[in-house]
Order: sequence, then structure tokens, then C-alpha cells
Amino acid sequence: MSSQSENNISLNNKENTQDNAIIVHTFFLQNKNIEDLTEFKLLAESANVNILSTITTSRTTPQAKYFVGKGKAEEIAETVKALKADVILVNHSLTPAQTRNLESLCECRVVDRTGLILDIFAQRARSHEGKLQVELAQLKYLSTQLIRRKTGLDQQKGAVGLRGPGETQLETDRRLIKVRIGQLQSRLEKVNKQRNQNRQTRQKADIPTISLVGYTNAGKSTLFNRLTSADVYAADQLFATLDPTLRRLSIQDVGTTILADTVGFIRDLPHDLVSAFKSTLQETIEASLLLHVVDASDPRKLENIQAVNEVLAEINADKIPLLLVYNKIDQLDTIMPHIEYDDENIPVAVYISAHHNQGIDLLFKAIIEKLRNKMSYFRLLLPPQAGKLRHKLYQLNCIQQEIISDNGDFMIDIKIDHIEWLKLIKQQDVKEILDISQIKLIE
Ligand SMILES: Nc1nc2c(ncn2[C@@H]2O[C@H](COP(=O)(O)OP(=O)(O)OP(=O)(O)O)[C@@H](O)[C@H]2O)c(=O)[nH]1
Ligand SMILES: [Mg+2]
Repeated sequence: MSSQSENNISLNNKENTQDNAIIVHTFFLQNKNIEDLTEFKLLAESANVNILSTITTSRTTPQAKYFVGKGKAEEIAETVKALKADVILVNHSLTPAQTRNLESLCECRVVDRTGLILDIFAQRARSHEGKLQVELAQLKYLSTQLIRRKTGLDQQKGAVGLRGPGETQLETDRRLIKVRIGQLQSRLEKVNKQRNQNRQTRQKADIPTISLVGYTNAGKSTLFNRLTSADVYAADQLFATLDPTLRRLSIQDVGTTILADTVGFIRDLPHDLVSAFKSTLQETIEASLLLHVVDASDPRKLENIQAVNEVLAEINADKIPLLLVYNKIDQLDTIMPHIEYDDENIPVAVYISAHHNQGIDLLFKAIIEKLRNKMSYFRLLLPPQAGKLRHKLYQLNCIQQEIISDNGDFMIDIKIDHIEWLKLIKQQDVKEILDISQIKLIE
């Protein structure tokens, strides 16, 4: 695979040696944000690329042919030759034509931001499901980029093997990719079913899931390890975690919960990638509580929070109770571990350092208070002899309405703090009288 137009989305060559890269970043005049470039360099390093040189330029709008201007493109080509670079990494989404034009001018592979993120994902995926998802996302990306592989792929080649008569190579490639995408999707569906079953078992047992979400490198895995004493890979790399990791976590007053560590988010995440990871993010979508971990020492923390909120909205997880966890406060001189409350005295944010073990007790406290605040609505059907339980419900002050039927059954609607509910149904006498199958959740 020495030809530059082959294997475009894979950065690492076969021998798995480090690629030497030139980084290209364009500042748009209204937004001269140096952190964008810093983050891109970190992305490149996370992909195990050796950065030879960084070329920046300013524009008001992208240029159609090369994205950068013609003069800049020539400068890039000269630098590639002088430094013997293997790849050009461009911190934007390029059109297939721009990639192709830049490749032929510079005689060097060109990978854009999406391609780079996909490459990191491909390197990181460990689970069967993760690998399937990455391959699916890569193929979807490849199919949009296909026109670039022009030479030798666009001519009529006649009916050979799988190809239909009169089909061009490009059409064949498209068709094969479509077939493979279909295969991957049906395999993913199977894996997904299994995952759903596991989740349903947990839901039946009424075990709440707490999901760690947040911008990549915020410290989710470090916190996960801190909370569960697990040994999950945490590193100063972007997208260190790809597959979700689940652990039991016992919390005082709440009981058993499941804590989920998840893939980090990043701004400008391609839409296809989000949808490819939807099933991985399912743990997030169905969580009882989200811990949104923020790197409090990042100058762009507000933008990062915004980017994460956008992805949460995209996967319909924006209605789930959420607690902001400002991490890495050891990097800031002025902030001590504390909880921030809203007007109704409900925790909204906790300031901690996962790495230095500061404020973890406060985090637990806030989680308990936050889950306490979560109300559940049930309709119970109680037999006449359940008087004692009915009395308990009255004591808890949670009965909203009660209807007594002719045969003496009680139909009771309750609104109850979720933790109280979990405690209640654990009591032996309640267990004996309450027919779980008769309980209905009311919206
Ligand atoms: N100074 C400081 N560094 C921290 C703290 N928590 C985590 N880190 C560091 O931040 C880096 C990223 O941590 P991870 O836990 O891998 O971050 P993550 O959010 O899981 O990242 P992805 O899996 O890539 O999304 C590591 O180098 C950690 O050691 C903290 O409280 N203080
Ligand atoms: Mg992680």
C-alpha cells in the first residue's frame, strides 16, 4: 500500500511505525483561537503521529481548490519535500476534491480532522462491538470520499468476479461498501440486542446507572477509577476510552448502582460518528444520573461544556438529571472542593480533583442528594390486607390519589423520592405483600 491514494483513512502504515506529519491549521479571522490548534496537536499525538512542522494560515473563507490558498498549498508542498513528511494533517473537514487536489500537488497523503478522529477510534477500539462501530463509521466516511481515488478506479473494466456488467470500478467500490455496511449493521443489531437484555435485567432489578460523560481528556476514567477502585486506562491522550466500561458501585443510602465510563466527546464530531456510537452511548441515554466531568483548568471549559451538551441533545439525553463535576481543581489556586447549589438547594456542581483525591466525599454527597431529588410516580394495586403498607405510604406523605374498589382493593397513585422507594421495597414485610408485577409506572 505505498500508493498515496490507497488506504486514505488509515494513518499508520503497515509496519506500524510512526508517521511523520505536517500539521495545517487555518485561522478564520473572526475566530483566532489558538486552543483549536493545541487540541489538534494533541489529537495528532494521540494518533501516535510525529509532528515535524506546523503550518498556519489566516483566511476569511476556505478556498475551493485546496481549502487553503494556492500560495499556502505550494508552501505545504515544499515543506513536505524538505522534511520528507509521510502525511499532511488538516484541522478541518475537507471536501473529497480538496483532499485529492492537495494530495496530487504535495505528492503526499492528506488526512482531515474526521479522518484523524476515526483513525484514533480504530486504534483504540477493543471490544467486538467497538470494532464493528468503528468500521461502520470508517466505511461511511470512505463512501463520501470515494471520488478522490480517481486514477484507475473510474474506467470501465467489464464484468469480472463480483462486478456487474458495464459497472465502473467506482460503482463496484460503492456497491461493495454498501454490502459491507449492511453486514456490519446487522451484526451490530445482534450485539445490541444482547446489550439491551443485560440492561433490562438491571432495570428490572431497579439498579440505577450513573454515567460519566464529558469532553475528551476531562478525567472521566481517572474519576471512574477513583470511585470504583478499578484499573481503567487513563492517559493524557484524547479518546483514551472508547468502549464503555461498567462497574458496580455501592453508595450509602442509595444501594447498588452501576457506574459507566464512556467515550469522550469533542467539538465538531461528525454526525455519522455520533450515530455510529449510539448503542455505546445507550448506557448514557438510559442513565438515572449523568456526571458531566469538566476539566476546570481548561481555558475553554465553557465551550467544552457547550459541545458536550450539544451531543447530549443529539442522542436525546438532555432531559436526564445531571451534575456538573469540575475536575482538576488542583491546577487552579483559588478553588477549594465544594458543592454548588441552586435556589431550591439541589446540587448543580461539585468541584474536585480526581487525581489528587480531593472532594470525592462531597461528590458522593451531591450524588445522593441529586438522586434523592428524583421523583418516581407509581400506581399500586394493594389487597385489603395491605393496611400496614398503606399506613407506611401515608407516613411517607407520598399518596397522590386513592381509589377503593368494591372488593376492598386499593388503587393508589404515589409520588415518591426514588431512594425512599428503593428502601421501601427492600423491607421484608413490604416484599411479602407487594406484587411487583402489579406496579405501574405512571408518566
Ligand atoms: N492535574 C490533574 N490531572 C488530572 C486529574 N484527573 C485526571 N487528570 C489527568 O487528565 C488526563 C486525562 O484523564 P482521563 O481520566 O484519561 O480522561 P478521560 O476523560 O477519561 O479521557 P478520554 O477517555 O480520552 O475521553 C490524565 O493524564 C489524568 O492523569 C486531576 O484531578 N488533576
Ligand atoms: Mg477515559
